[in-house]
Amino acid sequence: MAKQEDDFKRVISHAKEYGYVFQSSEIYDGLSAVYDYGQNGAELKKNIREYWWKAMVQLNDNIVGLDAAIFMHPLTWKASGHIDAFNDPLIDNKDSKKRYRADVLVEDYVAKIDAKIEKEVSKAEKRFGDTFNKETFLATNQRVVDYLQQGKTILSRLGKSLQKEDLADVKALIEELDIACPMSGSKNWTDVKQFNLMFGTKLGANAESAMDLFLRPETAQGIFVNFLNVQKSGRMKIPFGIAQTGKAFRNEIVARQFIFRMREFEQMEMQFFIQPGSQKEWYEVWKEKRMKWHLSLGLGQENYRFHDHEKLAHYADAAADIEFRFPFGFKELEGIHSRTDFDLSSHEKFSGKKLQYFDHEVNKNYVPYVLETSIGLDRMFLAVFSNSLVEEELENNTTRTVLKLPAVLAPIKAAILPLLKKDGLQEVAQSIVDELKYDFNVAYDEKDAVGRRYRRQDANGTPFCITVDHQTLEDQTVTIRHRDSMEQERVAISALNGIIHNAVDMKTWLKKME
Ligand SMILES: Nc1ncnc2c1ncn2[C@@H]1O[C@H](COP(=O)(O)OP(=O)(O)OP(=O)(O)O)[C@@H](O)[C@H]1O
Repeated sequence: MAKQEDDFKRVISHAKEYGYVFQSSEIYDGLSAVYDYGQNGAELKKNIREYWWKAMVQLNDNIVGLDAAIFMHPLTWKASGHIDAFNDPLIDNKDSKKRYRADVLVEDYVAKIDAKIEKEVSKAEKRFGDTFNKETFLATNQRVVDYLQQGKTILSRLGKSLQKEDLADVKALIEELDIACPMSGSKNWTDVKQFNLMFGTKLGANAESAMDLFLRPETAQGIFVNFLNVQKSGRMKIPFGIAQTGKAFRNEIVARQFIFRMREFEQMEMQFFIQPGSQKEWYEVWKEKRMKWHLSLGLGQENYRFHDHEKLAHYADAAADIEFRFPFGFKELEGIHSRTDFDLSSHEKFSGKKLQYFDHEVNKNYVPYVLETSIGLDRMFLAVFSNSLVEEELENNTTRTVLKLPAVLAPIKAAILPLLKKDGLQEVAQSIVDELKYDFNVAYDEKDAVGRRYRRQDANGTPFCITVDHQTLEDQTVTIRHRDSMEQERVAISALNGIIHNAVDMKTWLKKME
C-alpha cells in the first residue's frame, strides 16, 4: 500500500513539475477536485482526444461527430432520470467529520479481499512454477474459494440494496463488516443519505423569471436530443453512431484521487443507434472494438480487464467497464452500456416529439436502441501518464526518470539541441526547428550540458532528441537519440522528418486495432 501511495504521489508531483497538471486556482490554495492542464498536459489531452476522435469518427463511415451545448433545457434531466436518480449514497463519520460514498466503502472492503486472493495466487505461482494453472487454483483452493464467495455475496447484497434504495441495509452492511473510517479508524457512522450530483445554476438576468438549469453531468443527452437532427440532415441509416467530446460536471462526494475523479471533467462518448433486439450483438462488438483501441497504445494487455456489471443503472440491460491498473489498483476507465430505448423513449414522452426512425429494411417505425461507449478523457490521461512514468536503473548505477508516453500522444515529438552555444550551431538548430514545426510540435533547448538536456526531455516524454554539433556544419548530419532505448544514430537532416513521422503517425498506431 505504501509503495502504491508513493508511486501515486510521484505521478502527481511529476505532472506538476513538468507542466502537465496543476491544481486549479492554486494561488488561492486550490479548489478541491478541479484541475488545470499546463503547457504539456494540454497537448497530451488534445492528442488523446484526437486519437479517440479519429478511431471513432474518421475511421467509421457510419459515425459522425457532434458538439452540443453544455446548457440544456431542464426537462432533459427529468427525462434522463438525473433529477430523480443521479444520486450517490453518502455517509458521514461522526468523529472524523469525513464524508464517504457508502457504496465505495463497501467496494474498498471487497478490494481488500481481492488483494488477499492475489496474494494467495502469487504465493502458489511461486511454489508451483510452470505447472501452475490459475483457473484451477481459483476453483479448488478452499481458502480462495471462500474469499471469492465472500466478495460476491457482499457485492450482490450491496447491489440489491442500492437498487431497492434500501439505505438502511447499506448502513447495516457497513456495520456488519465492521468498516472503520479510513482516516480515523472510528466506526461511529451517520445514516446513509442520497445526494444529487448535479450542479445547479440559473439562466436569465431577472431573479423572478430566471430559469433553473443544470450543468450537464454527461455529454450523452446532447446526443439523444439531436438524434433526429443528425439522422435527417445526414441521411443516416441505422446502425449509425454520434460521437462527441466535451465537459461534464458532477458534484462528487469523494474526490481525492487527483484527476481520476474530478468535479469538472471531459468525456468522450459515442451513442450507437441500432435495431431493437440487436443490442446483445452490438454490445459484444463495441466491447471488443474499444478494448482494441486501448491495446493499440501499447500500455500492456495485463493492465486492462473487463468488469461486467451486476448492478445495472435504470437505463441499461447490460453494462461492462474496461478497468485499468491505475497506481491505486484496477478501476473503471471506460463504460460500455446497452441503454435500450430508455433515453429516446423518455425524451419522446417529456418533449411530446416523436424520436423514431423509419427502417426501410423491415418496413416499420421504431424507437432505436442505443449502445454507448463512454470514456473519461482525464481518466485516460491519468492511465497513459501514470503507466508511462518509470524510474530506470542504468548500467553505470545511476537512475533516470523517463516518461515513456506512446510517441503518438507525446506533447513534444522532438527537441532540437545545439551542442554548444557558439560556432553557428544555434542557427542550424533553429533552422531545423523552423522546418520541422510545420509537421510536428518540436522544442528548442540550448540550456545546460547536453546530458542534462537529454534527461529533461526523457522526463518530459519527448521521443527524440536531435543534437547539432560541429560535424553537422560539414556534412549536414545530426545525432538522433531515441528516448526509450537511449540509442543514438547519425542521420542526415533531410531524413529527420521521415524518422519522426514513422514514429508518431496516427495511422500506424491506429492500424494496430485491426
Ligand atoms: N468525476 C469524474 N472525473 C473524471 N472522470 C469521470 C468522472 N465520472 C465519470 N468519469 C468518466 O466518465 C466515464 C463514463 O461515466 P459514467 O457515468 O459511466 O461513470 P461512473 O460509472 O459514474 O464512474 P464512477 O463509477 O467511477 O463514478 C467513466 O468511465 C469515467 O472514465
